[in-house]
Amino acid sequence: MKHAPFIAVEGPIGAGKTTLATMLAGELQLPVIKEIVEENPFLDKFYQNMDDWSFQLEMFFLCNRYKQLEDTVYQYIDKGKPVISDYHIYKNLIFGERTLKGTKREKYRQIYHVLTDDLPKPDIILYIRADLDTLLERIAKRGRPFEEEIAPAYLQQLIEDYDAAMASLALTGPSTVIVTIDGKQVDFVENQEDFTAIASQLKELMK
Ligand SMILES: Nc1ncnc2c1ncn2[C@@H]1O[C@H](COP(=O)(O)OP(=O)(O)O)[C@@H](O)[C@H]1O
Ligand SMILES: Nc1nc2c(ncn2[C@H]2C[C@H](O)[C@@H](COP(=O)(O)O)O2)c(=O)[nH]1
Repeated sequence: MKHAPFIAVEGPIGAGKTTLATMLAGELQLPVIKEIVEENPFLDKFYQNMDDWSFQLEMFFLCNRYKQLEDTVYQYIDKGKPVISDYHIYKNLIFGERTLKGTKREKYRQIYHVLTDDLPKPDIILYIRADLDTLLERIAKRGRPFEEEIAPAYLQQLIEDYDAAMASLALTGPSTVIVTIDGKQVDFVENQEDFTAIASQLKELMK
């Protein structure tokens, strides 16, 4: 890779993005950018009534990620320093397309493109796939009270939306390397060899 890479870990809710990004940052001595979740004022309201709160929530995520990405560009990308993030800003579009309807969806789509089209996109995406039972188990293990409201059907739709989004990113951004990690076969938390294999593959890609 000619320049220092911008790496993103992606996957549906509870797949293990923050866990893997943190482990890899430790192993490869990289700065890590993490999603801010706990201070989000709309998430609990959203899970209680998605139709009422989706626009506020999606805009909040978009503005926060936009600011975080601007800071990441200034601190790392423009200075040629590699960095790993536990999300790709494209996830705003994945969620927005799922939770918004009608004119709000169209307006949100336009705002997303205005804000993000000229910003750098990750060079490497580590995409963690996991099935519904695994996600439900991990969300329960994490124990955030507001996530008890997450409907399995919503999660299943997101699993499918993520697969479609990664296929679309592979087509529209062929220079982005997408490494798919099959959460059924690979367990980077419980199995050290699995983690080492992912870390080694990433080191190779970063050369
Ligand atoms: N491979 C794994 N095996 C077992 N538990 C995991 C694994 N990956 C993540 N977890 C656990 O699942 C929960 C959700 O993981 P997290 O990294 O927060 O997911 P995400 O950032 O994708 O929402 C956490 O409690 C974490 O410790
Ligand atoms: N509607 C949206 N919800 C989002 C978005 N990004 C994250 N989330 C939710 C999902 C989880 O409850 C929580 C943390 O996400 P993780 O994937 O890190 O577990 O926030 C979004 O853009 N829209």
